[in-house]
Amino acid sequence: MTVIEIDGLHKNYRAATAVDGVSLRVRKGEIFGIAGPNGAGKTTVVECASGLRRPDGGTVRVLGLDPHTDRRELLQRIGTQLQEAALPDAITVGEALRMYASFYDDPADWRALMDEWGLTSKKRTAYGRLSGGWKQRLFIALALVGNPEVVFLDELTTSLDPSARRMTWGLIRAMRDRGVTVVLVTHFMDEAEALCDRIAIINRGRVTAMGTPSELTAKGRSHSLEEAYFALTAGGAA
Ligand SMILES: Nc1ncnc2c1ncn2[C@@H]1O[C@H](COP(=O)(O)OP(=O)(O)OP(=O)(O)O)[C@@H](O)[C@H]1O
Repeated sequence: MTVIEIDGLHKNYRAATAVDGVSLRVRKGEIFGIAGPNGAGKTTVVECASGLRRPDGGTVRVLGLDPHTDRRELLQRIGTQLQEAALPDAITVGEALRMYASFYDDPADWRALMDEWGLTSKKRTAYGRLSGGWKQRLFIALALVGNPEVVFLDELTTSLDPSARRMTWGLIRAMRDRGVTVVLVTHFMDEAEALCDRIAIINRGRVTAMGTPSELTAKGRSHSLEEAYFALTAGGAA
């Protein structure tokens, strides 16, 4: 079953084209990676799919809904990762989870979620005092507090040390194992290889390749996904 259908998506910022005809399908229950150089248009695609930006052309359907016109309904059914600055430093982990749960018509039990994601020992800790790994753990729990069917994660592990990254990979797999469809924007090919069922490589606003890690490796005539990535993006930033 397809949960995200994007056809011919275009998005311009003033005179500059950020997304230039992206089409892709994400299937229910997969971890779908989006990779590509800085400025390639990855975040813009995710923002159009999650209703944060209005496309200039093309069609986007998420869970059969138009992210722009059906935004209210869609927001009840998707989870998006917060940016670092979205929470005040003084809010505690427990307060943040309780507050975000209140935004949804049918939220998860936030206390159970806190327990499940190992956050109970941090319940009274202020957000500003959490290490990067704990912040990411909280962001994942907050993305799940509305019981979403689809979760969008944009460079979730970029600022993490290697062990916190590995821990976060485990959390992302656990999310998928609960039946949640995950869209993961990443710059790390080891991460894409380890986690993603399929990956779209975007360069200069276009999909240049799409497939499983092994299909992309073969397409790039390479021995690793990282080498294939360089071959398929010609190594250049957009
Ligand atoms: N709000 C904005 N106003 C003007 N230009 C923007 C805006 N947001 C993004 N852009 C431009 O659109 C293009 C695509 O940006 P986008 O953030 O989608 O790329 P990205 O692939 O996610 O990049 P990165 O890997 O660096 O996060 C870039 O050239 C960027 O400078």
